[in-house]
Amino acid sequence: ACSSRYVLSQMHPMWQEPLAIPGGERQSPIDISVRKSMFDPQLKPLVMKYDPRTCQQIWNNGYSFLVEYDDTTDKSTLQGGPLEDQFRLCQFHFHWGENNKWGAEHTVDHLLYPAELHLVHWNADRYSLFEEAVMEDNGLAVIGVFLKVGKRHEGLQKLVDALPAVRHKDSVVEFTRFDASGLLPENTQDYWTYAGSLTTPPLTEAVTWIIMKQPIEVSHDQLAVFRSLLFTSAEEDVQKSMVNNFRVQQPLKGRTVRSSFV
Ligand SMILES: NS(=O)(=O)c1ccc(S(=O)(=O)NCc2cccs2)s1
Ligand SMILES: [Zn+2]
Repeated sequence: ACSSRYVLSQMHPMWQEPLAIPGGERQSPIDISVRKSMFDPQLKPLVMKYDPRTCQQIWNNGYSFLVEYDDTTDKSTLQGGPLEDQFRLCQFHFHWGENNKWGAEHTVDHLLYPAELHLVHWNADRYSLFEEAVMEDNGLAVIGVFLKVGKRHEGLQKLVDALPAVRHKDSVVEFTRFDASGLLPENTQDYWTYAGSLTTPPLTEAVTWIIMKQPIEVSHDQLAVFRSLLFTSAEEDVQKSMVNNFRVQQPLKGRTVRSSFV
């Protein structure tokens, strides 16, 4: 599984933005200005091939909950779109708020969504480990999907039912045969893409972001279960609800956001 070693060593207390940000020229998240984005007809269709058999576990890392995949083979991959290489899915996680008014990291013309899904992939054509790729400009590709409150999401429910088992920081539970593509919107061909960074430590500027235009719908009750998770481990005497685990928006610094649609 990816990232676990990273997060344990790199995690800072919630929201304390580290002083020295690597480079600082291409930080994430950002506001996506629809009218300032550039349609790029050369962007190819995105190709996601996720094998549910590579799904392994859910882990509360004290920041979000991660559904981690076996990324030692090319069974769950992402290619196409703005990407030159083939990337392997290593984990997905979410960011959400204390209520349904805010919680996502990216915004679209400053529109706030209540949550955002991130599917994290690393460039397995050029690197042999996630930990290597996380330090390189073209090392990672993260698909962002906005969540809006509406009808119940049947594909999400298996995940929601498993969350009480990882209520506390550092808890892990086996979680298998989960089809991550079930969390993608029907339309995956309309997206924005830009060069950015991880939105938590190590904040490295290694991410090609691919943000889906179409949100997925989840129910109020499903989102409420996210908020029942805790930032704190079972041993700590003060328990803190895991909410508002999103980063503040970062300056665009002259970057162009491209769109795959007119
Ligand atoms: N939000 S994001 O997709 O830009 C990532 C930040 C850090 C990532 S990690 O895979 O290096 N660590 C695991 C995680 C830490 C926090 C949430 S997931 S992924
Ligand atoms: Zn994230």
